[in-house]
Amino acid sequence: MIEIKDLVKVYETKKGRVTGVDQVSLKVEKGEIFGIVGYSGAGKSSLIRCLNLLETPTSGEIKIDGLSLTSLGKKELRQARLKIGMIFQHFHLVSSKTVYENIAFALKAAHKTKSEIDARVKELLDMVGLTDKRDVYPSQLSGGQKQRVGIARALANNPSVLLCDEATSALDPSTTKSILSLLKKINKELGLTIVLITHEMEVVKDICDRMAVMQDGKVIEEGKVYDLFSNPQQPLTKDFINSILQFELPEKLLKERNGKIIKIYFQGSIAEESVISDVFQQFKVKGNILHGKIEYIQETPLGIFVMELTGSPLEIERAIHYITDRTRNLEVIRDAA
Ligand SMILES: Nc1ncnc2c1ncn2[C@@H]1O[C@H](COP(=O)(O)OP(=O)(O)OP(=O)(O)O)[C@@H](O)[C@H]1O
Repeated sequence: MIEIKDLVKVYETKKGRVTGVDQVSLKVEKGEIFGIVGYSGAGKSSLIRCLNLLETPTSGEIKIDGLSLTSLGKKELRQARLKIGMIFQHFHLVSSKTVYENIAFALKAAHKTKSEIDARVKELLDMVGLTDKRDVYPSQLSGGQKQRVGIARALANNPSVLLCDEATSALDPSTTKSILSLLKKINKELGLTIVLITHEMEVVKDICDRMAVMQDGKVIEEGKVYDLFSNPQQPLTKDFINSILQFELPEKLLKERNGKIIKIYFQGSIAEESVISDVFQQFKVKGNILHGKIEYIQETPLGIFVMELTGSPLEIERAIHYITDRTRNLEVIRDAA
């Protein structure tokens, strides 16, 4: 488990003090995949780099599996870091070393013998699907293959935590998918805790269990990915969710409508129920679907529909009450004109 308490990172620059991380407290459970999202400058990199003390926090505490990293001496910290793997957006492979040597490097740092290193590199290459690339140089690999080497190197010393710093941001969508499924696989098979930072909501939607949203160095919202997708509270979280669910309706379309426009979220099994057709049977309202889709967030459906309701104000109110009762999540986007 990772426990971050009141973490602050302030940079002293020529122009003054810049706060990268501002009083962040978070808990990441063992075996969880936790995503941190935010726009550029929100403090994601500062936070993740503080987790393995690549950046020294200005104040606050970081505990991993009960061990307080912020109170360790240099030697103990070096030892503790072996249990925290990290992968990077631009892979950070050594170009003059082969795939084997890049991975072996991490094992040498842990004082493993030659035969232990040979056996472990073989195992790792098998795990990331690169057995046939053992003796090639990074320049001969695709971006996805380079990241696989990065993952193998990060896992070399059997860490309990893997930190991913924009690990798929330099990759195309289909390579991103394959790297994300590899991360999911190792999370399941090894019970590895994964913390990833990204500006891509797609990544969070695909593999994270829980997430936090950062703005100006602070965590402004956190929770289960499904809950944040289906019921975001903060405007910035709504922005991120909208960017992926693409639910901005053209202003012109809204202007042309006279009825009441509502947005309904159908969560989990409700997405498969016939709420809308029940409404039309029970109330004297007409409905016009303006937009609709069902997203699957880690196999759980989330239906989102935007509808225009027309009819008498009383019947519309009754229909809205009914839908709210059944779905628990209805937003009036625009009242009747
Ligand atoms: N080494 C540094 N020296 C001075 N200021 C820094 C340093 N690193 C980050 N900052 C500042 O801290 C704030 C948070 O930056 P950080 O890189 O952590 O954000 P981010 O969300 O990761 O953004 P990006 O995705 O662009 O890296 C920004 O204002 C940034 O300018």
